[in-house]
Amino acid sequence: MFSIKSQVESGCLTSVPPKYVFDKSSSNCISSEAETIPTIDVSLLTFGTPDQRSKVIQDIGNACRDWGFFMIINHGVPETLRDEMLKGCQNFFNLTEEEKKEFSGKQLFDPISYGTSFNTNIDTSFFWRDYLKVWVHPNFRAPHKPAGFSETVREYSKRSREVASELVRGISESLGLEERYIEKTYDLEVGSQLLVVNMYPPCPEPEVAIGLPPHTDHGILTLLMQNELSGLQVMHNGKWVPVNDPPPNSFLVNMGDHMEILTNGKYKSVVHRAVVNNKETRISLGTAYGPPLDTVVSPAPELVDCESYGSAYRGIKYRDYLVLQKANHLDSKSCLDRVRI
Ligand SMILES: O=C(O)CCC(=O)C(=O)O
Ligand SMILES: [Fe+2]
Repeated sequence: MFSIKSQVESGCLTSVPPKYVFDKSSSNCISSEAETIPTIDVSLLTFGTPDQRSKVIQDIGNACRDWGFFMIINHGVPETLRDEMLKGCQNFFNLTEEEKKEFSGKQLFDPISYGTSFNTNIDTSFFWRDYLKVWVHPNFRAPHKPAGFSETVREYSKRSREVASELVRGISESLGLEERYIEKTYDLEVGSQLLVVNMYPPCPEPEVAIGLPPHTDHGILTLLMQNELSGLQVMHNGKWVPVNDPPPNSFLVNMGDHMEILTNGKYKSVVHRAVVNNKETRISLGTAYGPPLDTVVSPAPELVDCESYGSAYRGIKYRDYLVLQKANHLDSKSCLDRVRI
């Protein structure tokens, strides 16, 4: 496996190698309207007056229904921690290939895995991306190099988990359910948390390659943050909406496939992709929050309208869903389609 970072740094790539050419022709319509993803002040969930809290829950519900993607501000994760985390990730990728090899995962559920593209055994074209994946909950693991990185990952994971839990409570209420309904029903306290660090080196011909192809995330929700470079695009009303200039120290939140399953399609997971640029390395950090690996997730009975449609998805163990996603091409919503009734 050759990381794309080492190929770019070798200095001999003046064009995109054929293996990395990605056909975007089937869906490449970029929105020309000035559409903006909603921004939500989540401090109002905890510190707002009852009226402010109900308003913010309503805003969360609308954002989940209309976009499936929103930005959050005032979430309580300090900017210094976020900067330290980005620096630590950069330093991890700056280790030599020899040093990083120790972390290259062999199996899907290895606690730490460093690699490139998505699944190089089956990818028909490779993605312009190296990654580090770490399972940080319920059992915490992190690379022991570079120095201090593991402690930063621990603190970041803990603080971002608090944000995700608060959001899940708000989302539960926005569905007309009791605040703790989702976390109790799907055992989220001991749920899984997967940190995915994506690094996209500069690409000589950004228009012919892709960082991550159109896909949805597998978990219940994902919290995403990035360095100062944009590249994320979100599918909205059939067009790609670029996410440029998010507010400082904001997170992006997106609904994952398991939110779509448990809400019986009321909140949909959203197709998104990462494009690359020819200037600088972009880093993004996604944290996927899900149930414990052995929990079977099926639509919440309270959200199934038996008289008209019934359950729209069959129940599936989170673990089996992850296996299914990894064994198939990362492609739009194809994995979710397999559990649709
Ligand atoms: O790099 C990005 O902005 C998107 C990352 C992403 O979609 C993912 O890690 O699942
Ligand atoms: Fe994603």
